[in-house]
Amino acid sequence: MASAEIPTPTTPEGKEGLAALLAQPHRAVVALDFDGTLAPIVADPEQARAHPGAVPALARLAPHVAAVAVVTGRPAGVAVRYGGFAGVAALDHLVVLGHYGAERWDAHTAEMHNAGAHPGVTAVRAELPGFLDRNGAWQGTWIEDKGGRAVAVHTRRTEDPDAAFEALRTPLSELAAHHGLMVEPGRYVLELRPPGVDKGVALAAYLREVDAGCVLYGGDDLGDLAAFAAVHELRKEGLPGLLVASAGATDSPEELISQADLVVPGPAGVVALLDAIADAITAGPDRP
Ligand SMILES: O=P(O)(O)OC[C@H]1O[C@H](O[C@H]2O[C@H](CO)[C@@H](O)[C@H](O)[C@H]2O)[C@H](O)[C@@H](O)[C@@H]1O
Repeated sequence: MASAEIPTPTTPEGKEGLAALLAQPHRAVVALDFDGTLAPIVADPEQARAHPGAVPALARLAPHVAAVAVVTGRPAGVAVRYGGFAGVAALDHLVVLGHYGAERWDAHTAEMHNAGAHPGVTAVRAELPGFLDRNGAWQGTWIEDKGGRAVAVHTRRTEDPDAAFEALRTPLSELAAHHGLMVEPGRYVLELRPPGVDKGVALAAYLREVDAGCVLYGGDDLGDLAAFAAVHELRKEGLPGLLVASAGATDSPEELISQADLVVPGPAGVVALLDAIADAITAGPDRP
């Protein structure tokens, strides 16, 4: 079967990042967000699963690169389960940085490290159902209990997800501040979580840990902007990087798309990109 072409990044920095990845794959970190990037967006967050091609594509790449990481707002264990990442031989060194970096799962030890429950989250979990009723949340608004480190309020399943989202933004910000939390906005979701860590902090620390020579980061949502910003900063320090936006047909944030070096059509596009990179790496330097 003929290899697919790698799409050309639209920026000089992105072209440099891709060239570095192909020239020295063994020094590259491939880091990807989960929902909207590896897993198609679905109405019910509990039904989200990795695209069928995601694990095979990551497994093809993993033996040739320094590291593969999933950087997600999900609890790490949920991403591992919904992604089908455990027990895959080629992904035996996969790292999942969950809860925006507050939690970490390492495939080679199957160990989970996290910062434990936050008292503000515990309080908000108890208060939230009544709070939403009192603040006129639209019918269909849904609370995702993410354990002791975050709680998320989804509006995708309301009649008007944008209006329902906007109506809750200020009240939830006030509730979060009252409990020492912050609001992380996303695609029809307002997540209340402790401050102090984000995907940029988590990604930069991980790149340092593995002494990365270059990075590919792919994301789809506002929570990925911090990782994009970290890569922008690292590029100034000389670390080549390629920023990929996974853009769906609707509700993809323009802010993220405008900062990407390459925009691909959702998780299917991410999988095609990973496969094309794996093809190029395995074909070696003599590839046509
Ligand atoms: O960092 P991520 O891996 O992208 O996680 C961010 C949030 O994603 C999830 O919500 C999003 O995906 C849902 C399932 O497709 C969708 O229904 C929802 O509208 C999206 O916002 C997840 O439920 C959150 O907990 C994550 O924080």
